[in-house]
Amino acid sequence: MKNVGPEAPADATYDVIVIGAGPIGQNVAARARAGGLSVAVVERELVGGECSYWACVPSKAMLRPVVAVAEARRLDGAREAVSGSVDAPGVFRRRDRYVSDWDDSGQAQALGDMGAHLVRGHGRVDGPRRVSVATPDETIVLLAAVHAVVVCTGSRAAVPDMPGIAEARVWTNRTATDTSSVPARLAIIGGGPVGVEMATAWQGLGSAVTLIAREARVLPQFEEFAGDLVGASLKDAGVDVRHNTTVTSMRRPSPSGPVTLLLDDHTEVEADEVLVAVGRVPLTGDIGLNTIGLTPGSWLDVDDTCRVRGVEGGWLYAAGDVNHRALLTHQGKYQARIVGNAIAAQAAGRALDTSLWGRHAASADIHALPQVVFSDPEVATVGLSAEQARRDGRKIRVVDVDMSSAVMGARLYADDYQGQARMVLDSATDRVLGMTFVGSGVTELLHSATVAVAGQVPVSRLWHAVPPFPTISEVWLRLLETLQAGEQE
Ligand SMILES: Cc1cc2nc3c(=O)[nH]c(=O)nc-3n(C[C@H](O)[C@H](O)[C@H](O)COP(=O)(O)OP(=O)(O)OC[C@H]3O[C@@H](n4cnc5c(N)ncnc54)[C@H](O)[C@@H]3O)c2cc1C
Ligand SMILES: NC(=O)c1ccc[n+]([C@@H]2O[C@H](COP(=O)([O-])OP(=O)(O)OC[C@H]3O[C@@H](n4cnc5c(N)ncnc54)[C@H](O)[C@@H]3O)[C@@H](O)[C@H]2O)c1
Repeated sequence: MKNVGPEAPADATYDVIVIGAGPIGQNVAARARAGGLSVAVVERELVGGECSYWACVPSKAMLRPVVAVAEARRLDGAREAVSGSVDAPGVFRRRDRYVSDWDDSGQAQALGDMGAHLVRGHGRVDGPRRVSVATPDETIVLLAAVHAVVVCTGSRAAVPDMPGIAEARVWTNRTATDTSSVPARLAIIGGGPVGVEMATAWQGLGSAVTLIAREARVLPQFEEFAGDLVGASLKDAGVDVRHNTTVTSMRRPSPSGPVTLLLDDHTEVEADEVLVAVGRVPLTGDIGLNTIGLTPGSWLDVDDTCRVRGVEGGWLYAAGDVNHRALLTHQGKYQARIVGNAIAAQAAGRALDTSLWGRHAASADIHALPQVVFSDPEVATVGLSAEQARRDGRKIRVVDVDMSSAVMGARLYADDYQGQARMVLDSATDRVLGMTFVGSGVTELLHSATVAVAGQVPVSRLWHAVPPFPTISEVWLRLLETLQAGEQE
């Protein structure tokens, strides 16, 4: 946990002060340093943040062996080679390797190597352009004399207030990704990406999982067929999926005994552990927002350059989860590049380009947001779903392709391939507004769709983008053919 990097300046004054060294804070620092600015980064826990140690990285390290085994079991000839169950200790060792045993010295060193000054401690805004840092030994004050303070403090798991929850000692994403023993029965509350990915992982590791989803299908924020296919597959894997219900109370009468959950349909679920996966809350409750007239505990409201609205002088920025534009690492890092570039441009006296798709506007947050859920089958989506586009009042055409029958590459990828793709087109411009793929192996397909959406590629040009045979990418051709057949009817 030692500090690395350049010596602190004697007057503690920097061009840019970043609070929070998750992936987003690290990227803001990198862009600001690339722009020639001096940077201090304040981190109270591990450099690398939630993503590196308790979210994206460990969860994907745990999921991959589980999904690889499930995929092998779906291939004639390979199935016979998979005789046993997933080796949970081996999976935990793999995860521990990817999180460097929760040691951040490598990432701290990388900050130092880029010339940023790492300050270990809890950071709080302390009036305009000032940040106080409570270190283990003292409180120090850092000044961003001319330029900016960037809040990148991220989020933590929301834990609902309900009777018995304190005694139940529920798991959050932290426990779900750093535990090295497999509970015999795991109840998961919430059918969003965390609930679905962790149900996939822990069922595969040997737990009997019950997934309690409030809506009619899991992954309710995506196209309906995504939730239908993933929900059916979870059930096939043995997960007990309960829909349209939630937990009203829980009790764990003995600290070493089981937990009983009472559901609002008056049924009960008994489990050995309970994971709460019902969304996130911003880490802004104790970062001094009151000293500049903002509300502690709120998401930070920003413009397209990620500058916080309502702060006199425009010196405060917020990027990543904390601004609630997109709770995804890659998208927060995109915001970080925009923030860092904007601060560096202003420091050099250059004008900002904040027009749509301009260098200093996070336009993709709104128009081309990509996300992958690493379930089995995978869900990969970018831009608008059909429902979102209709809600926006757009006139659209929707093209669907059943990947289980129409795409030779998919059929070769897995026997009895289950998958579907949807393209949402703007009727007026014939440009792609959104794409969703569900199926094995679709995650690596997503960037083709992201390029089409962000690049506003018209359908007439997509015909010239030829997918190799026999790959899953041939789904693009099937989508175009289906569209054309519909036009000729
Ligand atoms: C289980 C799970 C799986 C996920 N999987 C994916 C995925 O596969 N892909 C994806 O794109 N996204 C995924 N996400 C979302 C992703 O983790 C977040 O979007 C990402 O971590 C946000 O990065 P951040 O830098 O904004 O915040 P964080 O990663 O939370 O980092 C914030 C940092 O700020 C520090 N901090 C907070 N307050 C202070 C303070 N006052 N002073 C000093 N330091 C402070 C924290 O200690 C932390 O290090 C997942 C989330 C979860 C929960
Ligand atoms: N692969 C990825 O990209 C990935 C993976 C995991 C998480 N994440 C991100 O992290 C964030 C958090 O994910 P999440 O799944 O915790 O949140 P979420 O908000 O996406 O989903 C939570 C789900 O829980 C439900 N819910 C809320 N309160 C409930 C209650 N009391 N009882 C039952 N259900 C309830 C919600 O209706 C929702 O369906 C998301 O923004 C997500 O995109 C991304």
